[in-house]
Amino acid sequence: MFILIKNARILTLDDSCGEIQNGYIVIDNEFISKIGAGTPISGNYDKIIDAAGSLVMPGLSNTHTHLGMTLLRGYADDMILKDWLEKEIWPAEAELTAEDVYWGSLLGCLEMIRFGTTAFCDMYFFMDETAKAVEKSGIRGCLSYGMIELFDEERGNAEFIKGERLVREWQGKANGRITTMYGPHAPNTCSKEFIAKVKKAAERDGVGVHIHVLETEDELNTMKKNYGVCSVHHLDSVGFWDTRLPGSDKSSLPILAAHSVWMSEGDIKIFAEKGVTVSHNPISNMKLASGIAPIQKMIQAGVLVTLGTDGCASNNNLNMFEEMKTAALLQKLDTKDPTALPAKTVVEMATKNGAQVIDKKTGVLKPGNKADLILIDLKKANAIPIFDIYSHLVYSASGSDVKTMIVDGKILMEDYKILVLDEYEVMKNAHECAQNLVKRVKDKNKML
Ligand SMILES: O=c1[nH]cnc2c1ncn2[C@@H]1O[C@H](CO)[C@@H](O)[C@H]1O
Ligand SMILES: [Zn+2]
Repeated sequence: MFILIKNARILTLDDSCGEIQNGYIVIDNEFISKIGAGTPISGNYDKIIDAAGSLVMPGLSNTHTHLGMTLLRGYADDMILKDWLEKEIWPAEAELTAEDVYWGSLLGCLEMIRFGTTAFCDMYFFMDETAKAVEKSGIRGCLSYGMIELFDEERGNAEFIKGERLVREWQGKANGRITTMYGPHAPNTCSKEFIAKVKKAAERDGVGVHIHVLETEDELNTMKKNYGVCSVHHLDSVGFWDTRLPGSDKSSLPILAAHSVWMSEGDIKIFAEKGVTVSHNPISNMKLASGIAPIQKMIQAGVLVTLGTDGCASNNNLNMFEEMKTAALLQKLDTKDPTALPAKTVVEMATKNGAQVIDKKTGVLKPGNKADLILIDLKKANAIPIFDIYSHLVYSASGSDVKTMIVDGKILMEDYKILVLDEYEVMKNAHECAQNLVKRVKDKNKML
């Protein structure tokens, strides 16, 4: 497809170009071939999108999700993380089927398209199903199988094989829209020996690693009690944060640390030195009362910080606009400094920073990059007036202002109409799967 977007206000996120008040973008198959001010010379376009009254910007990147969990939206609220996981979520997940994860993932993809998220990093089970959902929905996904070893070598071996198989079967599929990572669940659910083995496999296969780190104070205390050091230092002792291709620069293989709430100055220094990327999940951290991640300090220390929603059971949606606003407000309140985490920084976290761990050719609109972009409706009451576009995006815009989405040069939603999925079918099947799942869990509980 050869697409022209014209009459657009463009936020490129490219430092050398910035904002274009009235311009155009030419898309040639999956790539952006031209961006400029004014009107382009005519061409043989298959499709012309008139973007008058809209903002064109890179799509958002959600760097920490558990998409199959979308079916558990609102399943167990208002609990502390340990009880929430052990008493409610894990027993429900034990009843999940591949079909559940397929429809849950597709529902998640649908919601992300509606709310402007073009790419995400996921960690879950039945990942073939999530991969199929990504393939079908047209968005970009960096997938990992969540390996929960529980300090049991036999279980660890079986989990490792599943993690490895996902990487081998799906890396680079769907024209490169699907990439993979290894996903050891967390330092308090996987042994350091297991994580060291994962590091080696990631280096061998040339893929990154996605892991939960220091999400709760309970994790910090347990690690200190069991090993005398926190999770970051514990894994540093096996060189985990230094996972990279031999001879290449420190960020050659992304290590994606979700949450990273209970970080000390020393931990932050390790992340900065080793090039670890943080996925900040403020809403999940607030909802589970896990704590407030020291994002301002991490950014000042040079850590690459991205944004994620976490799963739908702890958020309870996949709306990155809510995540952006919450991230900004929470840092200001925590540091008692309203200049902390300004709007532009937050938009960068949700776009170009996230793109660094998913696909470096996305996240910024410029020729040669992939055409992953969204159109935001500015003909809305909440968009008048706009003095600063970053301020609008973080503090006033909402996910439902996203009207059009293009990923990999393909139009997934146009003028609020989803083109790639039968929206009604996805919602109906996901709803049925959720109802049946809850019924199975209830029946099982009765038998116990
Ligand atoms: O916030 C969280 N902290 C820890 N684990 C989580 C969180 N959200 C979801 N999971 C769990 O991580 C596994 C992924 O494969 C799943 O068991 C999921 O329920
Ligand atoms: Zn998580």
